[in-house]
Amino acid sequence: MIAGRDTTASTLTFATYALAMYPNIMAKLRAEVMEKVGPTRRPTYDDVREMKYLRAFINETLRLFPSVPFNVRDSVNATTFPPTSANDKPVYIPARTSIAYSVFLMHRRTDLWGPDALEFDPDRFLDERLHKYLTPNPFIFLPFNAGPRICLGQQFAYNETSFMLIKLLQSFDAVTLDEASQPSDSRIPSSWSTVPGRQAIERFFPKIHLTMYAHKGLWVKMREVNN
Ligand code: HEM
Repeated sequence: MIAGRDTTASTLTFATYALAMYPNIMAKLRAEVMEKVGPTRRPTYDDVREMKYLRAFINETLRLFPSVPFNVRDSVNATTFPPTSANDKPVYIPARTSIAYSVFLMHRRTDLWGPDALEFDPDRFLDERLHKYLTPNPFIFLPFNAGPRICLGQQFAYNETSFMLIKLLQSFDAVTLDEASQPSDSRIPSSWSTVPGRQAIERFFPKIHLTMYAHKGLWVKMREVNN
């Protein structure tokens, strides 16, 4: 059930987390939902296709919180990887070798995404940063992998995630983390507050088996809209 269920469930969990963490972004998303779909109508494929900010929000969620954070590929033939900086040498890869790589770390690299790589900002998929970083170097963004074994359900996943988020945003106008309710062994240790990077600001406990998930769930409160 990894392919079609855990990945999408985790992505929706991380998207809900982002709504709680970034109320201004949630307000912007709701405005797009109200403009394109309205307060109650069921969204269509055409609606989803036109909702650029929603797609950018989902991409930003998949960038910072990719539900498949690590992957492995095996070399068929011997090859070399180019050096990563001018002073390095190429890396020799023998034939029939497993090479593990981290999409999670790639998605957070400032040399690939710019100095604000650790910030949650959907606009990076819409403004000049898109043309500066992603368009010329599309393999920096691999939540669904790439090449012949790319995720078969990618479009389904975007539609499913979009549909769920639109219905959620039609029904609720505020999401807050409910840390008091969550199981005590899933609370963020206070020692995290001094660690560099996003670990210091994160309010949920990410864990990994094959996919990444919120340990013991994400605990939130939502305010229902009075339509
Ligand atoms: C946000 C949601 C999803 C994410 C992040 C995701 C991610 C991925 C990734 C990274 C792979 C490549 C694994 C590899 O390297 O071999 C993959 C493969 C696959 N995914 Fe998804 N996936 C998602 C949703 C779905 C859904 C909804 C379906 C089906 C309805 C699906 C079906 C598949 C299948 C069948 C493969 C295997 C493709 C192959 O090996 O040829 N995925 N997915």
